[in-house]
Amino acid sequence: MKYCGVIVNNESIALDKLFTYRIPENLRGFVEIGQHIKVPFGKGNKLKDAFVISMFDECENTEKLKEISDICAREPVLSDKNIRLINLMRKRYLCTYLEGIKLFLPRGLLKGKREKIKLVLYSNNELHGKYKEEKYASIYNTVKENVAKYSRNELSKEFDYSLSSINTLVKHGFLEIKEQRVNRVDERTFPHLPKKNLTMEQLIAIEEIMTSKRNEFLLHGVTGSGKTEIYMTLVEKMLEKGKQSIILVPEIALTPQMVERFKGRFGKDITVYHSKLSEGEKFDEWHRVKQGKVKIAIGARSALFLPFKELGLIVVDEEHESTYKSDSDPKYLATEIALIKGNIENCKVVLGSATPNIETYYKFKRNFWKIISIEKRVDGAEMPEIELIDMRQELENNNKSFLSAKLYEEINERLEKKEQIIIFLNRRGFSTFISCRKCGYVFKCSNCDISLTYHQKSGMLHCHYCGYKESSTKICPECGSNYVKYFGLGTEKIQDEMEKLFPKARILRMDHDTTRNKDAYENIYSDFKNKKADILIGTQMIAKGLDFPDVTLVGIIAADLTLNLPDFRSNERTYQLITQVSGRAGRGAKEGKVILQTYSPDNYAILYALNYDYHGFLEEELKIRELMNYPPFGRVMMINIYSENENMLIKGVHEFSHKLKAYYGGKYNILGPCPSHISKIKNQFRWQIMIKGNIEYADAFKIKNMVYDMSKSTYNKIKVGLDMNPYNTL
Ligand SMILES: Nc1ncnc2c1ncn2[C@@H]1O[C@H](COP(=O)(O)OP(=O)(O)OP(=O)(O)O)[C@@H](O)[C@H]1O
Ligand SMILES: [Zn+2]
Ligand SMILES: [Zn+2]
Repeated sequence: MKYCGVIVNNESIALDKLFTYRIPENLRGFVEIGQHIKVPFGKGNKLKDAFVISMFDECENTEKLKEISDICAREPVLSDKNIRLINLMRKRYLCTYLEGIKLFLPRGLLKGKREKIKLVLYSNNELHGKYKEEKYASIYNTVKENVAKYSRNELSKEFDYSLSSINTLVKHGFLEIKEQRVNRVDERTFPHLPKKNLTMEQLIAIEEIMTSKRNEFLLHGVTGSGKTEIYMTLVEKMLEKGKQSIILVPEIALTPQMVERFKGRFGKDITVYHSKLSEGEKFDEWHRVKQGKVKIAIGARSALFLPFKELGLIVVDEEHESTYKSDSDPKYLATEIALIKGNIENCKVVLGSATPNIETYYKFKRNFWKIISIEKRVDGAEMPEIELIDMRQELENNNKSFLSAKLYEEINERLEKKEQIIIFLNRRGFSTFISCRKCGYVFKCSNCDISLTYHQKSGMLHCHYCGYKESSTKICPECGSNYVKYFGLGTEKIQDEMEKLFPKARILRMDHDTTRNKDAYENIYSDFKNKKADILIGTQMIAKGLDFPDVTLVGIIAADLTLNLPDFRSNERTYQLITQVSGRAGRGAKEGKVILQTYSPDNYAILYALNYDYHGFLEEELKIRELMNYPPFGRVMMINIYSENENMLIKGVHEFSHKLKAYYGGKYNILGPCPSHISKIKNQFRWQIMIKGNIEYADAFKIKNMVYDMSKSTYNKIKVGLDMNPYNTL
């Protein structure tokens, strides 16, 4: 082929298109789709990294075309299938090509040693990138036989050699210093875990997945139903076929447990891929996968993009978790990508959860895809009883503590019996909604049925969906009391208080503050697992997936905090959270119990959760979603608009919204503009516009261009961001 279309490594939106280059004679036959190459770009013809996306023999206006300069490595870094997926993402999530490409490549690939670029036919297959090399020493005996090999560190540690004596040894040929490439890979091993005898339900699920012609499965199994054992057997079956598997976990806090189970069962050839890895480690792991040395990947959503060649299985564990939605561009949803990838790569996709995402469940029903239900825990363990405590009543009884009398009593009882306890605090609710502590009344917007947010700056209550405002008050409009308060209670404070209340208890805490350190998750996990603590206090991190057989009591401090976030998913989140946290109790031989403290004991999400009634909740929630035209019945597109200049922003955003409404107001429901829930971040003021309806991709694309044109017309003084199907509307 004589020409190729390339994407240049440049972030600018204006460059989000294919540029055509001529392939010089001496490189013909060597260029391939998906290769990492160098091209001269712009006025100065500076060499830039680029990626080959298409190739062709016919082309118009060829006189002006520049030639590509070099191929960085013969082996393509992107496959055809990757490029197909990137194209789909560009349409679905309104991202640029480059943003899509970067998902598939470790950052280190574009870094590392820059060899002098010259026009050569690379015969080597080595990929460009940030490798790590370390000096090591080979030791020879008097007849020049190699007897041992040491790294520099080992050498000085073992023999206490000084630098000059090392040099002397080198001179006489007893020691040779060479550079060797090393892998920054965590090769830790774990004690072997034998296979379990599978239950009938597990066997049926596996059979169904392996024999079905279809690729997509929703595994709806109650907490503690042994879903992981199903995943492991599926992985094993894939290994037998010579295929690889990706296991996604929603939260880094869950990786130690997953890794322990998988490495314990399958040994090596596993990569653990998540955000806490350094750039170099990521590059090495990616490289290991690329070379076909890895059979199983366990990791965060980014693990979806690892370059496996024969992918057999993708598991998305706890598929309902909002962490599967990316919060930076492309703002993709990993469960969605998993399903699309399953289609492109023809591999099995298993979405597992005790509380499937409403949209996922609806999608499976609508498409007649397979939903596999497991309604019983393994070994006949019972679901723990959930006891609801009305915290308004506690206040009546003059208990001002965050612990109800009942929870206090239950904790003491478990401590005496030497059983373990989990205390869960809903961090996401740690915000600024307003409610009455006497009657539980929550201030809501009359147009949207979404709780109002207190804006400190204006002193007003805002609806950040439609822009409605009212002045704040200290008097409750429902009961007339003056107990109106906004919430705020952190895990640290809870730990302090609990240490005072239960001075003999050993207490651990897992939250953002205690897990800054890379190994912290693992340490806290194994300390609690090995019963080095009695109580584990935590946030969302400990809410799902964790399997501690000796936990018999779970206390939920304020179940309803998520209810009050201005988000149409808040009831769903509450239902899921309660079910998931409750699911941590009674997983072993001993019966479990849950104390659920709330100010909204009548809320339907809470009531359905009390009875583990997923289907009841689903039905009720779908009715509301349909009525309000929220997903899965319509799409939501969020336009976020920011600027340091507030006046300019307000003016710009209103002008833009007028234009938008003139074009699309008849077709879609356009809400706003209004200030974002968090109205200023890092000196940027933030506004938003929400579009609801059956938004067509073609329209979304046009709207995207309108939005970027608007930004361009202000010389980027107004910045914009787009989010299809937003999970975070703050
Ligand atoms: N067939 C089996 N026989 C005995 N024990 C089993 C079997 N399958 C699973 N288990 C054990 O049951 C416990 C719960 O399993 P697992 O953690 O996989 O549940 P889960 O369905 O993923 O729950 P959650 O939704 O809460 O994450 C684990 O300790 C697991 O080792
Ligand atoms: Zn009140
Ligand atoms: Zn509103």
